[in-house]
Amino acid sequence: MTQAWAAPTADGPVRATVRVPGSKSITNRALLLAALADGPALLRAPLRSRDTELMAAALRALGAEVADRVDGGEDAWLVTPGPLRGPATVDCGLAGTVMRFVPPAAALADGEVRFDGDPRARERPMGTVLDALRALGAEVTPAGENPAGLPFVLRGRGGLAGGEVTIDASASSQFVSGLLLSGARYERGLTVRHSGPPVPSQPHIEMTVRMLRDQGVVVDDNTPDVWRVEPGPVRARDLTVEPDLSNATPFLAAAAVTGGEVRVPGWPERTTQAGDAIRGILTEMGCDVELRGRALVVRGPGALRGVDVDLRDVGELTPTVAALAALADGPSRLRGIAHLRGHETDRLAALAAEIGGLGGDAEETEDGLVIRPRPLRGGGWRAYADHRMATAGAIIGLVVPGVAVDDVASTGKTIPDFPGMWAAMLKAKEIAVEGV
Ligand SMILES: O=C(O)C1=C[C@@H](OP(=O)(O)O)[C@@H](O)[C@H](O)C1
Ligand SMILES: C=C(OP(=O)(O)O)C(=O)O
Repeated sequence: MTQAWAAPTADGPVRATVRVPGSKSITNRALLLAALADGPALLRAPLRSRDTELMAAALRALGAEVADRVDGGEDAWLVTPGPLRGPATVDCGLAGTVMRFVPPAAALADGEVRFDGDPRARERPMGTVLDALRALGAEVTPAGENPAGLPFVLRGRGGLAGGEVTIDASASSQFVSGLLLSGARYERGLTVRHSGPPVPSQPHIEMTVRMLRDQGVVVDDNTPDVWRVEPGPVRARDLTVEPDLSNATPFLAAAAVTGGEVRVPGWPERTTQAGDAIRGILTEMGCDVELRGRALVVRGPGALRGVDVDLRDVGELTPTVAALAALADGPSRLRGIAHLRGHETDRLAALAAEIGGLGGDAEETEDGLVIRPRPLRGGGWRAYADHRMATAGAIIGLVVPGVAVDDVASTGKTIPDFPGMWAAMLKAKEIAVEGV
């Protein structure tokens, strides 16, 4: 058992400029599309973290080349597609983007591809993807105890008929994104219909559609809950990855809870990243939020207000918003996020337990959390191998002395050196913190 991380307490208002690493969602889509494309492409400023290294490794295992490059002084990946082939083994880790995006591409490979991941990944919802691939002509066999999830074996025949499939994507938008990303390479293209309760994380599907179109794929998303991808080539395209706006939120929260000021440079004026919604949420909680040039500047108030907010589109932000809510001066209600029970951990149960463990009051509802602020005390904060649970503990630790996060290394899923960046932010007082 590694030692718990003593979350540092801020000795005053946090003032820092924090440069955050690239977007996980953009990096992993771009890597996959590059591997399916008609020529090599350069991916500049990619996120290099566990989730994206796992995606790169998966694509290499399937026959693509993903090589390190420096382009104009900037870190890059050069992706050279090759014929997709097995036998191959894909480790999904705990990455939803790997477990939901790679199998539809592996169905194009010639040969057997085995998929597995972390223990918790075996519990994450996956059956919808496997059933959809079977309906589209792929052979998928369970290889463990779970007939509807990891581990499993996909026997590729070098192509897939494709066509039309109806799925229930209410548990994850990634079911839709994963199928669409590979759909243009299926013989008949792909039509995905959703039938069931609302699909969460819609902006993530919009990101998928935008990135496909940017690579020359024809996508029709005019009918709600129906997406049509025409068969055809995926054009190779160089790309510079935007900073990860969801990963920026713990740093912005540091300004919010300490009455400080944090700037994140490189904030895109327009983006498909769901994390952009943090601007509205922080404003509602009483922060001063301003896009100044290409930097987002957040100034924290004397006291944070509670919020009533539907996070269905931006479930990723829940741990940050819950941490803020636990430190506000009035109650908050976070709604529309029942699907978070299938994330890295059951995030609703985890947040309720950990906030409660510090003396707070966070109650699970059918589709979210009600958080009533109470004075908090120091104590253990379990991360449950969830990067965003760990960063939520760090936020609370800024103003509650003695918070100890049991697995801060879990932040490596999407941030290469979170403890280092956090320490540098606290030391900074105006000095830039560079994410690696
Ligand atoms: O497609 C993506 O890049 C993601 C989609 C969302 O998943 P869900 O729809 O499962 O919430 C989001 O929470 C996840 O962090 C990343
Ligand atoms: C839900 C998340 O990740 P994943 O891509 O593994 O689903 C997340 O990063 O908040």
